[in-house]
Amino acid sequence: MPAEEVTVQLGRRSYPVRIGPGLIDGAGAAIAPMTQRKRVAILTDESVAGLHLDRLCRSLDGAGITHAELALPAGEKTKGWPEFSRAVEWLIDEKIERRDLVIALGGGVIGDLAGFAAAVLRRGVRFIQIPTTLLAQVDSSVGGKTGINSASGKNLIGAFHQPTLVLADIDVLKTLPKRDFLSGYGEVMKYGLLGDAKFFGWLEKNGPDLAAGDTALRQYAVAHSVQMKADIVARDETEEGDRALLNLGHTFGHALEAATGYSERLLHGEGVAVGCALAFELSARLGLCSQEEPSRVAAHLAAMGLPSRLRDIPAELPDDESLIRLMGQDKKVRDGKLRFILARGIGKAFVAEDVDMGAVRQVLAESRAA
Ligand SMILES: NC(=O)c1ccc[n+]([C@@H]2O[C@H](COP(=O)([O-])OP(=O)(O)OC[C@H]3O[C@@H](n4cnc5c(N)ncnc54)[C@H](O)[C@@H]3O)[C@@H](O)[C@H]2O)c1
Ligand SMILES: O=C(O)C(=O)C[C@@H](O)[C@H](O)[C@H](O)COP(=O)(O)O
Ligand SMILES: [Zn+2]
Repeated sequence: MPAEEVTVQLGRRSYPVRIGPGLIDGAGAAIAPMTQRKRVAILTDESVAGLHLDRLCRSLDGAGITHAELALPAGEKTKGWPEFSRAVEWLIDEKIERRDLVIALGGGVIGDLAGFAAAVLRRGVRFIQIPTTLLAQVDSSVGGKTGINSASGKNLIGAFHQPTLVLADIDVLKTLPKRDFLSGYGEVMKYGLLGDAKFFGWLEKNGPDLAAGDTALRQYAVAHSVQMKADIVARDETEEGDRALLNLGHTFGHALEAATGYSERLLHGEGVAVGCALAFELSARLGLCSQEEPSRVAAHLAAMGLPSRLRDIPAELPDDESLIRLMGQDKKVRDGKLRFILARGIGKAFVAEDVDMGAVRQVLAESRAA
């Protein structure tokens, strides 16, 4: 199966996203023309290092590129100040210069942290994303949102810093645990819900085979998702308008992640899945769409084995007022007021102001009830 390429069109900062099998083996050849000094620093996590780092190092060796590697602990807790400052100090110790390259090899945690480290190191060095989870391939490696979490909320510390190249090697998804694959699927489904009803229908038909490992279906889903994200980012790089659509499900999802301590109790894509279901429930309650739409979303999530209600989260959650307080740190808040991504139907999302918080409370209460 040949690789595909999507370009994120941002003028002088445009970059290609390559999607296909075997791309890590070809990484050295792809990167060599981009470095004068032939020196890179690789940030990864301990699990990914054990599975895929050797292959990347061999490919870089073959292209005459010297490399240093740092593997951070796997998991969302790494995306905070302690591991971030460790990574930046390490890059400084390794004497990574302005014209060198930082490579993020891993999922969204490593991509977000390494991208932010590259953004601030010597006031900005270039970086390459080699995403190894479904979530990172379809979403976090593209678009330049980088950063870390604060105890008060997700991604509250960060910068927009676009990568120079993204290599999404579909083969690496074969080693991804099922739960992490499904978490990434939450973001894949989000694209259908926010702007492409036909793609959502395709997912309803093909989602189970995609999860079972069909490589051709996976490549199609990744390329389609990346193209949708690239189009939105090209229109609105820094989220003044349309880009907020990519936040469908995140006002709820991020609050739930903070409420569960950024832990294994709720992965990011699981929070997005519940958040999308809640956003559709809220849309129906506000009379924006019929009840059939949220029912269809919830049915698909259940068919895929993803959570859709608060009661599906295997953890005690704080009360509704605490969740609403956590939502108050959302980056879409304007003049102290929450904005939500709601929908007039599947594929018809929009940014909503002045949402009735009584309706939000009712939706949260219903989603908790057995
Ligand atoms: N910047 C953005 O636009 C953006 C978009 C979406 C999500 N995010 C962020 O991404 C993060 C979630 O990313 P994630 O789901 O990739 O989590 P992750 O990076 O924690 O990876 C999930 C798990 O999979 C393991 N793993 C990674 N690749 C593997 C592979 N090929 N085989 C086996 N195991 C592998 C990791 O070690 C980890 O344990 C969140 O912090 C979220 O906020 C950012
Ligand atoms: O790229 C975007 O824009 C997104 O909103 C994609 C989201 O899936 C992602 O989780 C993002 O990090 C959330 O952004 P935030 O600004 O709400 O932290
Ligand atoms: Zn997300």
